[in-house]
Amino acid sequence: MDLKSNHTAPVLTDPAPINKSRLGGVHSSMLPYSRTACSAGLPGLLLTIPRKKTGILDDVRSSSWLDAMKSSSPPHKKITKVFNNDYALSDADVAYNTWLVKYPSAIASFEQIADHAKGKRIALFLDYDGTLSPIVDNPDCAFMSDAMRAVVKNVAKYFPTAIISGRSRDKVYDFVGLTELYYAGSHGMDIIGPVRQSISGDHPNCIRSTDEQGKEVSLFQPASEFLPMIDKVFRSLVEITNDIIGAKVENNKFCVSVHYRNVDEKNWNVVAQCVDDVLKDYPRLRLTHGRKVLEVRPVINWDKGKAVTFLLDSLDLSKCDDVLPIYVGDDRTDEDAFKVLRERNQGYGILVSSAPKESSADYSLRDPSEVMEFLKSLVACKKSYAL
Ligand SMILES: O=P(O)(O)OC[C@H]1O[C@H](O[C@H]2O[C@H](CO)[C@@H](O)[C@H](O)[C@H]2O)[C@H](O)[C@@H](O)[C@@H]1O
Repeated sequence: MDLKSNHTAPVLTDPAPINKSRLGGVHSSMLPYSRTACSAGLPGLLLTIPRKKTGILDDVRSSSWLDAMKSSSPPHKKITKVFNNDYALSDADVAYNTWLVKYPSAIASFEQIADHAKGKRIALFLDYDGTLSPIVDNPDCAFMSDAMRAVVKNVAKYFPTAIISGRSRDKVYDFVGLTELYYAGSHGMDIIGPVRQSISGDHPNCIRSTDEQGKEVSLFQPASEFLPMIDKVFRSLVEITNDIIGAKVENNKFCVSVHYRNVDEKNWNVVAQCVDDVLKDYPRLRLTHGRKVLEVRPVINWDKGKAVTFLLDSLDLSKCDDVLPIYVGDDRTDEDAFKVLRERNQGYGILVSSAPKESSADYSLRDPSEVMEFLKSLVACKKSYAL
């Protein structure tokens, strides 16, 4: 698809027919398909896609998909200047402050959190992009600051800590570079955790392995059979989006990200159309979206929430009343983890957002710098024996 030439393809000049005929209508890949066709042969991991037009697939493929793409990252904050050096609250500030009533700042509420954590064992789960590192235009340059690295290293001395990311596990490890953490890549579909006998028995895809330091670990890859398919889809997506200026396809091992952050907004529909065109041949893959990114992933019943449960099990922290899991994340995929904590009625979900968003989290933090402050407070509190 050549977007560089001065063509008049209807896809660019008039997005409406595309919305109606392909993305908004019942696309072949949206049609209900048989369980057999979707069966990944993984007991308990089959995800049933609803027959009705609801859920994640429709989220991206319905007529509102473009709106969803537009709203997938918070807008920049506007400050209204009044006169002299006085500033008034903008509408965005007012909306944010109202939202804070429902999702109080985890910093402002720290005493309350610490009170509840007293005598409990905290387990920390941290998302990477937008949580530990600021969102940047080039996904390959989403570096974590040395200051943040030092804080995460310190926090891991006191509490078991895991990174749960949509990135491939190797890539997120390269960014974080701390051996003292547990890592779950590909939205939890690639986990390295501690060895626990019963877990190996419970999960057929969990094997024992050794990490780079020679330490025995358990490796859990519930979507391993999708690897060749994901590779193929990655290559097709690279090819089909090759001429869309700014589009970037990232191989996250068990899932693929198609970034449109740097694509001219008038071409976002073309990006979605390309992804849709490729996916129609893959009924066992589904589409979700994050912050200016479309994410292709296997249809299995596994997500960041399941990864949290898995890691708590692996850490032998699952059936204890004295455990307080805290999950900090900024993205839609983190909502699965917030929901799990809510369902367990245990621990806290903390949403990182500088703009109001509906969430299953309990608290909020504005940005990675506030995440750093919160983590520092946890350590300070632990050191002073207040936790
Ligand atoms: O689960 P996460 O660790 O939050 O990963 C989610 C996606 O994060 C990355 O993309 C996002 O961050 C980029 C760098 O700041 C930004 O350019 C992009 O627009 C964001 O969507 C990562 O590149 C994706 O592969 C992850 O799925």
